[in-house]
Amino acid sequence: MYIHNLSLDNSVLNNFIFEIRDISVQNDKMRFRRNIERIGEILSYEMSKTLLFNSVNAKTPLGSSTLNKISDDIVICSVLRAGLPLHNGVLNYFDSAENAFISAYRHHLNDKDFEIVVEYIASPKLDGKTLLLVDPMLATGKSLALTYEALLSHGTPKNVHILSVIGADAGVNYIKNCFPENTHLWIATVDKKLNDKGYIVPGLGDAGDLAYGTKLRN
Ligand SMILES: O=P(O)(O)OC[C@H]1O[C@H](OP(=O)(O)OP(=O)(O)O)[C@H](O)[C@@H]1O
Ligand SMILES: O=c1cc[nH]c(=O)[nH]1
Ligand SMILES: [Mg+2]
Repeated sequence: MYIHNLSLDNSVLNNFIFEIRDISVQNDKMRFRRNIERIGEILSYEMSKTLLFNSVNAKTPLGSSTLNKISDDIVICSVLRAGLPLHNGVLNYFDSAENAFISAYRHHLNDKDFEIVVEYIASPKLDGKTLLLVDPMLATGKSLALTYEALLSHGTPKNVHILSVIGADAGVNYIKNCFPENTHLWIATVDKKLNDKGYIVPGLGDAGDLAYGTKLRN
């Protein structure tokens, strides 16, 4: 797996990461969703440099210009529900992409232990396409691993790019063995720790709750 940790270089991305983490800003839900969306746009831009391009001719009112346009067939698949604002950001840049949605939630067995339940998939055929798997939080890595496994029932993509916002070292290491070797991970930043409830530390808290409000525990 190729890992691209975008915060290793300073850029405006750092400002958006500050705002989604900091408790003085992150509780403004509209701003939180928009910041996740903006990060999706930045991840998309960086990822787009590795796509396939072919040469096309653009006719301007004054002449013509030969340039390269993306030729990959892109499917954006987000993991419900926290993946939705990130999905919007990615879709802002790949306007003609197909879209897929998959659900994954933590079913709690007791205070500490949980299993991931994947219940809902709405996806086009994936054979030969470039799959962008989109989820802002990569904690234990189990949601991403299980959603990818479930998506394979809809075909085998040519390439997989995972787009995420905050990861934990453990989750990044875990997913390395669950995806094809040529998979790329584009991630805004990676933290060192997970707590005993599987939350990223320092992380940001619960991305789904910050974007959409609290939900009853499953
Ligand atoms: O790497 P993992 O340990 O699997 O955790 C990451 C998952 O947790 C979050 O979803 P959550 O289960 O909170 O659901 P939600 O989007 O409904 O809040 C997040 O969006 C990931 O899907
Ligand atoms: O830290 C975490 C882990 C899982 N899901 C979140 O929203 N945050
Ligand atoms: Mg959540």
